[in-house]
Amino acid sequence: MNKIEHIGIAVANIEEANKVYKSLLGYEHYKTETVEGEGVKTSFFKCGDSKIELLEATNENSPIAKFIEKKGEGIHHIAFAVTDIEAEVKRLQKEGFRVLNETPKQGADGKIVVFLHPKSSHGVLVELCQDANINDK
Ligand SMILES: CC[C@@H](C(=O)O)C(=O)SCCNC(=O)CCNC(=O)[C@H](O)C(C)(C)COP(=O)(O)OP(=O)(O)OC[C@H]1O[C@@H](n2cnc3c(N)ncnc32)[C@H](O)[C@@H]1OP(=O)(O)O
Ligand SMILES: [Co+2]
Repeated sequence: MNKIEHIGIAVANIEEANKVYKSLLGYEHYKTETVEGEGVKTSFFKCGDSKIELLEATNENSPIAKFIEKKGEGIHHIAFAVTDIEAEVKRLQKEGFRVLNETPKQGADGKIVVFLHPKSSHGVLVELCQDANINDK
């Protein structure tokens, strides 16, 4: 794992959360992006070499809608940057982690992503991220 790529925060209203995180960080978000496959609208703030990803549900079956219903708003996942996502998946499976999608799927902000079940990492949903263009080779 190279670094924390982003921290995902589940929010009920992304416009309201944008205002709060702009006040907190002292600057504007740099993009919004909807990823329909995940049922989320995202907003990204840079934070040093890492990012904050705000996530609002786009439908009632979204993992974000379910999370907020059960636990309320708050930290939803930690995403780690990796160079070779398929090798990391194999390594983590050997280590006993429960991989939720063996085949990387389209994420936001130019990434492909894999998730690990929170029950295999002490209650924390883990996301692995690789730059999508690396796969174009
Ligand atoms: C924008 C794209 C991408 C990016 O590029 O950054 C994203 O970040 S997308 C983010 C949204 N997508 C995902 O979260 C995909 C991965 N998540 C899942 O597959 C599911 O949400 C899940 C983790 C498998 C849970 O789904 P499910 O089992 O259907 O939900 P339950 O509500 O029944 O939960 C079971 C169990 O797990 C606990 N839980 C659920 N989510 C989390 C979480 N984020 N962090 C910690 N714990 C979580 C939940 O509380 C239940 O626990 P118990 O009640 O103790 O059984
Ligand atoms: Co994420």
